[in-house]
This record gives sequence, structure tokens and C-alpha cells, in this order.
Amino acid sequence: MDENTVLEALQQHFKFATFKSQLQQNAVMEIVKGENDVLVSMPTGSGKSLCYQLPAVLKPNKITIVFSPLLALIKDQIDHMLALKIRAASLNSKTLKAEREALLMDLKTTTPNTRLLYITPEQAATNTFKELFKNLTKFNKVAYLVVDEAHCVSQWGHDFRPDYLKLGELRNDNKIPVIALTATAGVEVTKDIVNSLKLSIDHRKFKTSSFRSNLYYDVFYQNIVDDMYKHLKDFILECLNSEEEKELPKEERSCGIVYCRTREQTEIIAEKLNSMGIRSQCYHAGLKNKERLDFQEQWQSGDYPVICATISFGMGVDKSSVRFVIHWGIPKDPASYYQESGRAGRDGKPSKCRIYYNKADKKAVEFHLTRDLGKAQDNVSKKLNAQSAMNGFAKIVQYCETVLECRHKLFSKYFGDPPPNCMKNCDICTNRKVVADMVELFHTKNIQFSTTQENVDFEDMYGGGRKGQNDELENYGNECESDGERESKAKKQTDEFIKKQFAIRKNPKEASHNTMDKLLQKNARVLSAASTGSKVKGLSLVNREQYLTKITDTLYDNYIQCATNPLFDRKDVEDCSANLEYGVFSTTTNITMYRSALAKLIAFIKKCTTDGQIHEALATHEVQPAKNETLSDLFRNIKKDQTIRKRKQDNQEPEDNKKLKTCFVKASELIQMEVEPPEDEGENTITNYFKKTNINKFSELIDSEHKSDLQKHEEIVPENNKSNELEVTKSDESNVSSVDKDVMLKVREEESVSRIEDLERKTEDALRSKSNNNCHVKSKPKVVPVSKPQPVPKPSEKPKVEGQSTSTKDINSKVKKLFGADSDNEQSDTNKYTPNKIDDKDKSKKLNKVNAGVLVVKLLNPAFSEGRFESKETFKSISRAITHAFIGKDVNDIKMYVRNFLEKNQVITSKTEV
Ligand SMILES: Nc1ncnc2c1ncn2[C@@H]1O[C@H](COP(=O)(O)OP(=O)(O)OP(=O)(O)O)[C@@H](O)[C@H]1O
Repeated sequence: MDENTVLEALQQHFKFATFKSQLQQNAVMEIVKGENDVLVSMPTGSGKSLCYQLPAVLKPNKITIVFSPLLALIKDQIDHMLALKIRAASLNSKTLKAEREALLMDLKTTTPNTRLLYITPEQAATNTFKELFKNLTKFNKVAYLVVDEAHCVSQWGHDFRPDYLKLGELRNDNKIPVIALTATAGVEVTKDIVNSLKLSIDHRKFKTSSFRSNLYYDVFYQNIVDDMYKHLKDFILECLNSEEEKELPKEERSCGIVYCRTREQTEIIAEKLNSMGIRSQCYHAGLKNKERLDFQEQWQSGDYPVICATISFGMGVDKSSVRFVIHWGIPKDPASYYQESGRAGRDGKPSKCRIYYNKADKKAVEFHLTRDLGKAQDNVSKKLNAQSAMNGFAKIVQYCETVLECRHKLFSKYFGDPPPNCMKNCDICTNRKVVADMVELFHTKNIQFSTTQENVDFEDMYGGGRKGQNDELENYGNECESDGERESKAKKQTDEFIKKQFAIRKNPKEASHNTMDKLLQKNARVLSAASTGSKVKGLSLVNREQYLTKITDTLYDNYIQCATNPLFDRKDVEDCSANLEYGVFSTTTNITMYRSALAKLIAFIKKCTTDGQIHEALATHEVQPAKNETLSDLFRNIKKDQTIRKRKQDNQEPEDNKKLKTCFVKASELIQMEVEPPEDEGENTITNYFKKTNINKFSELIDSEHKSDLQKHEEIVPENNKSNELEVTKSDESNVSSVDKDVMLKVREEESVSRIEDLERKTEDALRSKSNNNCHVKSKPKVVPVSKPQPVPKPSEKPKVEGQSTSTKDINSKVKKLFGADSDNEQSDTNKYTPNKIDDKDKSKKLNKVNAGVLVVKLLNPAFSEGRFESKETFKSISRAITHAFIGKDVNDIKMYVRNFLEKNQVITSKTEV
């Protein structure tokens, strides 16, 4: 058949003046010949469907059977064909009886009118279809066997469907040409398609580069902006160009998709965008069928320009004016990302694809992948699948967390294409420096807001693990052949990268910490950051930042629990913590002392909290007004001003100040008292140490402790915990993908946190035992340092028998008496939270309001630190709501509820239901 006839058919049946591309034309011409099997591998939106639809129309009296994975997809295709007056039908579980009978009647005739018969692979495996197929082939009525989305045949693909594997059987003893179509076949997947579908050795391949030059790719980081939703809104408005398109019909105006990881997220984001004036609809599998169809229709018709959807949305959606595809969180792997983001710019006009990345999402996906791999251990094929999913995910993590290469190269590598000539079609090729700064800030903030973890290994940030590094090096050769400038740039970068890797191999801990320290210095919160390594041997800035976070968490907890009307915000507490940390840092000379002193400090703050006392550092802390350099500074100042003004108006002295003063004064009074150390206490115990040093500030204690510190530290830290680095041996490393490494890091992180907690616990025990021992009253009252109000006995009380301990309640009541607390206060004090009791001894205890509140805050706090709460206000109101619901309930009930709540809600906003 000549080209003109084919072109005429294109115009007559499909109303297109020309072919969309030369490749489309070539593929159609080859298929029309009907001599060979054909594999068409072209990007989404390039017009693959026409490659089989036009040849099907050109084979009168014959049927083209199309295997397609989804009923929704089939429906769209059939509707489209019928609109063009091309007879198309489907045979599936949803086909109505009359329709089915009519179709079968037509297929039985010698000259059927049906041109295209769409079948799901599941249906293809049924006896009914097999029988039908046998009859059709017997009478030579099948023109082509088309396998759409052919990558589903491969376990390496992102969308493996086992029923696709059976399709190969259909071609057993017939010569019907097989046409396989895919947009996302990498090298491995292509091999699988050829083998599984039994394509002939001389099959023809039509493949374009995966590079979509009209798509601009970039990554943005949720944790580096104050208001991520506002950032999202601004980006969407920029993409939508609403003003310029006012004259266009609604359905032709720009629109976009926001892909979210969870159903809840789709609803939250749609709601947020609506509240900010962008009409948005949500879409996920949890909606009723009708709702889903309605919402999709409202988006297709342009009533709602934005749809916030899970990945269940999109297959078969053919809307050309999609100007942006946003991933709110991390995509699954390169192939999925290519396909999902490829829904933008199908009309060839410039469009944007952005990932709004965050660490919490990454961790959530990792958790599922690791669990899947664990479950698949006994099943080879599932294990292969899980491993391949992990590898794919590692690549996308590397894509988001590094600035190693052009964004489009993620896809060209996956598809085995030559490196694309991106020019300025991604953020890295447009301005690598800006992206590098952003990535740096992202990592810095993650470190600052993570819990204390000594064993952080940042190696994977630079190379995606060994595999990622190898990929880098292998690919480097390909890239430099095409572009001189890029060649030298890439070579330089690779050299630096190799050097860095060698440094890491030689001394992984030092190299990764040094690199991170340099990155951190600009944004460090600790004081005197630059002198860290030179001042305290073995200490890194990363460690200091992590400790600072831990101190801040603990001190903030202390403040929230013990101040009745708090005025300080978390930043104030952080400033105060920075002073405390600096006190320790400036008076220690080696890392062991530093760690030991900080463990004691943290344990001591916790003890203050248990005793219902505000730590002295907060009492004396002077709040510096924020500099108004950022918007959040401005808000902080305005908020504080408002609070102070309101309190003044009410003619009310800030209660927290009252309380702070009270606590401070009374503690100062106590310091004047003298105490004789119990006779049986040795020199080196923490108890003794506190008694002997009659000083106010914790940091001042450190100096006097230096001599015996090492010895004491060894009492507290188990031998095997002295090193803070878990070694990964070379052979271990070579077997570990970047995700495995991340998982290992997580384990290390948890081990490390538990080590520190262990250290704190031991110190707390020591403090507690000091409290008890202090009650071994001698002739005079004891000294209680201001910063550590110690429970002391009533002078009138009878001395106890040596070795007999005093309960915390006894001690507290004694302190109250000494402080002059009245009986009401005593009563209220029994309501105070006593973690030891609740956690360890009295789990079935019903909680009163205060205890419930404290526990809820404690349990929610890690999620708050991870930035999963929309704002501090949300954190507070959610804490309040949960607390109210659980007053009088059991500790375990709260714990279980909060755990489920956090699992269910990755992002928590004011709208999240409690
Ligand atoms: N020759 C042509 N001229 C103009 N438009 C065309 C031509 N061929 C196809 N199109 C249009 O291009 C768009 C994309 O086509 P199609 O849906 O077949 O792409 P695809 O490659 O199958 O994408 P996907 O992988 O997402 O299914 C459709 O709107 C289609 O009508």
C-alpha cells in the first residue's frame, strides 16, 4: 500500500492532516505491510495508538485484537474510536449481554465490521476468549495482535502484570504480526518484551529518544520554605497563565496534576489550594466510582484546573493542555516518574515537572520497600521484584538528593538512550549552583531537625551507594563524547567525586563529617561553630547540631510541662539550649567528656521536668527579639508583642514569669543550706559531685569534673558503645544498595539514639539515687544547687535507716514542704506527670488531664520535629484534642492511638481529624 493511500486514510478517518512525526509515519507504514512483528517504543503523548489504529482501519474485514491493561483505558479508546466512527468493542466482565451477543454475531460473520477488539490480559486467559481466538484465526480473520503498555510483561518494569506473560502463548502456530507498544521500556524491559511476547528475531523497532525537550524538570525541598503550601500555590499560578488564557474555552486552558502519595494528602492539598483560590479536585481509589468519574470529568472539562491525585489517576487520560505535573513527595522509580510526569505537555508546548521532596516521605516508602523485601525472602520472583523496586527507588532518591547530573539523564540512562542535549531544560543545567545551595540547605535542616544520632553516614548523599557510583562512572564516558564543555565539567566533577570517595574509603567517618561540617558551618545554630574540631578533639559540628536538637527537645518539653502560661517559643528555648551546649563545649577538651557532660545535662533537665521544676537556664534566659530578617522572625515578634500586650491589658503579670521567679528564688535560697555528703558515697559518683560543687550553672560543673570524667564515663557507657561508628566492611558495602544503606543507617540511628538514651537513663538513675541518698539525713539540712533542686527531708523528720530508699512521692512532698508549698499545691502536685511511674511501673494507670497532656505531647513531638505538622498551632490543637479524648484512659490506649494517628496522617493540618 502506498504512502498516499495511508495519508488519505489518516485524514479521512482520524482527521489529522499529517503524521505527528516521521517515526510515527515509519511505524505505520511498516505495520501496514504486515510482514514483521513491530516494537514501538515512544514517549507518552507521541501518538503510539495511531500506529496500530490506522493500520487496523486499513484492513477491511479483519479484526485487530488489542490487549490493554485497564478497563478505564479501554473505555477511553473505544469512545474515541466510536467518535471517529470506527467500529471498536470490548469483551469483558462488564460488557452487557445484548452487546456481547451482537459482538459475537459480528465476529462470526465472514466479513466482520468490528475493526478493533479490546481485551484485558486477564480476559485473554479465559477459555471463552481462547475459543473465540481459535475460531478467528482458523478463518484468518485477525489482522494484528497488539500489546499496549507492553512493559507490563516484565518484572523489571514498574507495572508488572503476571497475566501479560501468557500473551506470548497466543502466537504459537499462527503468523499474525504482533505489535508491542510501550513508553517506558528500559534495556532490561525491552529484552523481556521480545522474549515473552515471542517477537520474531527480525522484528522491527521504532524507538525515539525518551528525551522530551518541552518538559522542564526540577526538584524543590519542602523543608526549606516557611510555608510550603504557599510555595506550591505560587508555582501553580505561574504555570497556569490564567490571565493570558481568558479568551480560550475552559477545556483548552492550562491545567495540572498534583500527584500525592496518600489519599489523605490528595484531600489535604486540594483543600489547601481551594482555600488559596485555586479550584482543585481530589482523586483517589477510596472515592466512590461516581465521584471519581465526576471529579475527573470536572478536571477534563476545565471546571477545576487542578487535580490532586494518587497515581491511580492518569492512565489513558489524554488532555493536551497539562502545563504542570507536580509530585508532592517522592515518585516510585524512574519509569513511573517518566510516565506520570510525561502527562505534561502532550501538545508539545513548554510544561513543568516538579518534585516537592521531603525526607519523611522517603522514609515512609523505604519502610514499605524494606518490609516487602523481608516478606519476599522465601519467594525468588517476589524477592527479585522487591529488590528491583528498591533499586529503582534508590535512583529516584539520588535524583532528588544530589546535583550530580542533568535531570533528563535519569530517563536516558534508564531507557538506554544517549545523553540528552538538555540545554536549559532542567534546574541543574540552568543553574547548578542555586540547586546545590538548595540541596545543602535541605540536608542541613534535616540534620538539625533530626534527633540526636551520632552514627550518621552521609556517604550515600554523594553517590547513591556503590551501585549509584558505578553508574555514575560508567555513564561518564558516554556523556563526554557529545559535548566538549560538558566533558570538562563532568570530568572535573567526577574527579572530585572519586577523590571524595577515596577519602571516605580511607576514613569514612572523618571524610563524611568533615564534608558535612563544611556544609553546616554557614547555617549552624551552635555557637562558635567554626572552632568545633580544634577546640574539642574528635567532635564534629554534625554531632554538636544533633546534640543541640536533643537538648532543645528536652528543654522545650520541660518548659511546656512546667510553665503554666508559657511565653517563650521553641526558638527561644533553642537559643537557651545553644548557651547550655556552648557552656559544655567551651569547658571540655575531648569528645568523651563532652558526651558525658551532655548526657548528664539532658538527664538532669528530664529530672527537673519530672519534679515539675523549670530548668534554671530558662529562668535566667533573656529573650532576644528576633531580627526580623525573615517572615517567621516577624511573625514571632508580632505574636510575642500581642501576648505581652494582652497580658498587660488584663493587668496580669505573665504567669510563667511568676512561676519562673518563684522557682528560681526558692532554689537560690536552698543553695545557702549546707549538706553533709552521706558517708558511704565515693568520690566519683554524680551524686557526690553535685553535692561537693556548690554552683549554680551546669556548665560550671564541667570543669571540676574533668579529672574524673573519663573514669565516670566508663562507668556509664558500656564498653561496646564507646565507638560511635558502626563499621561497614568493604565486602558488606559492595553488597549494599543505597536503600539498604539507608535502612542500615536507620538502624544505626536507632541504635545510636538508644545508646544516648541509655546513657541518659543511667545518669537519671544516678540522679534519682542521689535524691534518695540525700534523704539519709544527718544533723543538718542538705545543700541543693539552684539548677538542680534536690528533694530534701524535713529537718524534723526522723533519720531513715541506712539503705532504706525514699519514694519519689515522699521526696516531692518534702521538697514542697521545704519550698513552703501549701496542701493544695501538694494535691495538685500529685497530678504531675511522673514518667517513670507511667512508663515502667504503672502502665494500667488511668491518666488525669496533666499526665495525659504530657504524654501526648511527648508522643507527638518526634513528628513535630520532622515537620509533619502544618504549624505549631496545629501541633498544639491536635495535642489538646487527643488529650481531651483520653483523660481518664489508659496509657497504652494513648500510645496506640497516637501511633495509629501518626501512621494514618503523614501530614497533619488543622483539618486533620482526631
Ligand atoms: N498524526 C497526528 N497528528 C496530530 N495529533 C496526533 C497525531 N497522532 C496522534 N495524535 C494525538 O496525540 C495525542 C497523543 O496520542 P496517544 O494517546 O496515541 O499517545 P501515546 O503515545 O499512546 O501516549 P500514552 O503513552 O500516554 O498512551 C492524542 O491527543 C492524539 O490524538
